Amino acid sequence: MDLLADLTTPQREAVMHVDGPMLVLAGAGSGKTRVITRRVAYLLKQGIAADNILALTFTNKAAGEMRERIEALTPGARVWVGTFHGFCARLLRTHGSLVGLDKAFTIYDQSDRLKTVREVLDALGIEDPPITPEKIESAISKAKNDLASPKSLAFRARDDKDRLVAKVYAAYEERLKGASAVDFDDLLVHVVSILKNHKDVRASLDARFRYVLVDEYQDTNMAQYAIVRALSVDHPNLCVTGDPDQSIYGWRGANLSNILEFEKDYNFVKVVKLEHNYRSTKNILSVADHLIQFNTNRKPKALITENSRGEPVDLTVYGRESDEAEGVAGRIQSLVRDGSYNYSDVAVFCRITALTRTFEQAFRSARIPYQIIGGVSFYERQEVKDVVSYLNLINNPKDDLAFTRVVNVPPRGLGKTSFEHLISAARERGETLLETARKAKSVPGLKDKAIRAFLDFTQLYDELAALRDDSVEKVILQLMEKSGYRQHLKDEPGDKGEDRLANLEELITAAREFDAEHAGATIQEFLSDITLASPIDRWDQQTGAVTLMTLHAAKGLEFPVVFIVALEAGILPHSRAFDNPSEMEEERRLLFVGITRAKRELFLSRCRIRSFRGQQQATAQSQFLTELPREFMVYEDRSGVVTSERGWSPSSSSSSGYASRRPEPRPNPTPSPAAFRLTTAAQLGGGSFPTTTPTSDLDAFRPGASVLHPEYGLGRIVSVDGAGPNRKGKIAFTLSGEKTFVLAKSPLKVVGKAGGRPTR
Ligand SMILES: Nc1ncnc2c1ncn2[C@@H]1O[C@H](COP(=O)(O)OP(=O)(O)OP(=O)(O)O)[C@@H](O)[C@H]1O
Ligand SMILES: [Mg+2]
Repeated sequence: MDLLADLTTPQREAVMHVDGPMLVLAGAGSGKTRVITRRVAYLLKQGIAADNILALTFTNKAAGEMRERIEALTPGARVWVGTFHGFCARLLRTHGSLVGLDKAFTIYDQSDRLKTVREVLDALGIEDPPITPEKIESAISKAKNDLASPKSLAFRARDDKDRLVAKVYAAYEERLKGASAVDFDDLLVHVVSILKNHKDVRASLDARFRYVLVDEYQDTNMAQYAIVRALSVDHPNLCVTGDPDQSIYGWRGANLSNILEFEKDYNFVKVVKLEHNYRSTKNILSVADHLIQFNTNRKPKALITENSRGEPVDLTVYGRESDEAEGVAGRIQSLVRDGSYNYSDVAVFCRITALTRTFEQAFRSARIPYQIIGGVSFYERQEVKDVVSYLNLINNPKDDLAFTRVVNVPPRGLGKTSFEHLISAARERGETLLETARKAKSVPGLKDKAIRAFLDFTQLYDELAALRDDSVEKVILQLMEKSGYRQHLKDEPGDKGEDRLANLEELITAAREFDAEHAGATIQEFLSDITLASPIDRWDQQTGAVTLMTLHAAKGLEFPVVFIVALEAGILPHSRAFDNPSEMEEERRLLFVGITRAKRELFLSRCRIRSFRGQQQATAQSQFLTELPREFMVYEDRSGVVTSERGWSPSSSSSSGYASRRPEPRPNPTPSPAAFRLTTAAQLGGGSFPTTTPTSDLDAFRPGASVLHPEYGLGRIVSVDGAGPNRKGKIAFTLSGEKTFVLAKSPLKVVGKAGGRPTR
């Protein structure tokens, strides 16, 4: 195949650039990933050894796809393609001893980290920490990504909370060291410190990975930056691609300046700009372009496409969240029924995973096949975690966390007290829990039954550890038998045990596939593979199912049809970002990423009423909706509520600049009788909100009554004060807090009586 035939001139220029640093700065869908893949193949064609090339991507999924494409372009080439974390895990297997790691180190995932933080708090005797363990955990993670040590954190601490984080951080590090474990961030941090402190190692890796390529460079953090930098000193043949408008991992420490300052970091940088988008229709791109221009902190960049104009972007407002989910399901069905698309052409994106549940329900009842990316990942399921913990302990006997997880699984009659005795003896003696368990007889306070249980467990452990060098599949099968875990699940009442066994079957299949692909591979490699797996890795676009995923997970992907749902203030933008302009810009970029995934059709939606913590609440629309250009869109309100909400009014849709709606077979646009209905302004006598309320209507404003405001949404009257035209009301809005109005001059409408619910 001609590697260059279907590339544009600037793309070709980037692919054919061999030596020296290069920055491919380009918009969404302009072929950045295509350039990276082709460039790897091109380098190989130039006679550069596969060994000398390192390609780093953001997910294993992306890495896998790239590997496949490289394999198709240049069969047989085994290039290092992977994520930063995967790359670092592999490096540490060879060089880990330089940072004091055992060969058989364990990688802690998110839940292991949190558990460790909790244990540390416990051990430090902190019962009621002023910040949650989750927040401490993420502060530690942030510190690591910024390459800050516990000491420097303590030094910088400004209040008690900071000091607590620093203290927990230090103890957390001790614990990981004792267990010969690393967390995800350590994978990067350890490699950074090896590259920094061992000049010979750095130089040899720099020479080995002579050609480094990084996709999605805009989302690299400090540690990742340092790694790439250190590998490109003697051989600065570094090619990075990125789009600052798609930087969406700031909350995880990604540093936009890595890409913005690339030209300052390296000499003689070749900069290639790709300005054409090959993915989306003109309408979709115009909407994306308008939106992103609201970000002030950006360099202007045009998005151009030769693609057709396509269908207008659709914006629909629904009543309740279930109406939205059903509406989306209905749309998907008509798109598929038309014969225009398959289910697998369609993706539904939302800001947070919690929102997927409603859509799952709607898809199930509409019999739409779907797959969910995110939520509880497969490897976090209890039974999978149990078996994996056994494997971790077999691989690394110092892994106290794994010991804790499995010593009483299945139940061996060990109580909390016995376990506490074991822990304090182990701490006192400076031993691992497994070592101390072997000497259970000498542990003060243990009853005979507990001693027996610990000794039985260590015997089981030795039997299992003896199998260490067998295939991973065999080890798993044996451990399930010998530990009695399989029987334990079989004995579980109901279907639960069977479901769990089915999950374990899936784990066994994964192990079998791993054994087949990696002859002679160790348990450790399998463990590192599955621990670093992200939910998206298990996703398969070819399964004939609709994909349901978060906006973050959608990065880099593309779909013919995209739905972005729940475009409401507090969801997207996330309420966390409200007070922070730079976070608001990141939220806008997140929507931009979502929009630019769509190739042919884009549907945006929101609902007016959403249940939140069990309560029905009125929503306010996402401010981003007001930033979208109407001439490329069609709008429909299916909620049955008429408001003058910032001009998104259905009655004026044709005259307010919207494109005209295409004729489309659609379900009855009026809400079903079961659908939630607010008392509409129309029912109250007007086609839309009046700007003032007639004095004669003021009686309706009583404390406790529900009111609707065109901008603030639904609220409840807290108190009223005064009389006649000066009468004031204090309203508590569900989403905007308390506000006071001179009632006669306000555009408020009473939608529910005092003491009643705002429903009818
Ligand atoms: N020269 C080209 N001719 C035709 N199609 C192209 C060309 N370049 C890229 N494409 C197609 O355009 C789409 C987008 O390309 P690609 O995914 O590489 O863009 P990207 O810049 O990496 O996008 P993102 O910013 O979303 O990661 C893909 O379907 C790709 O196959
Ligand atoms: Mg890409």
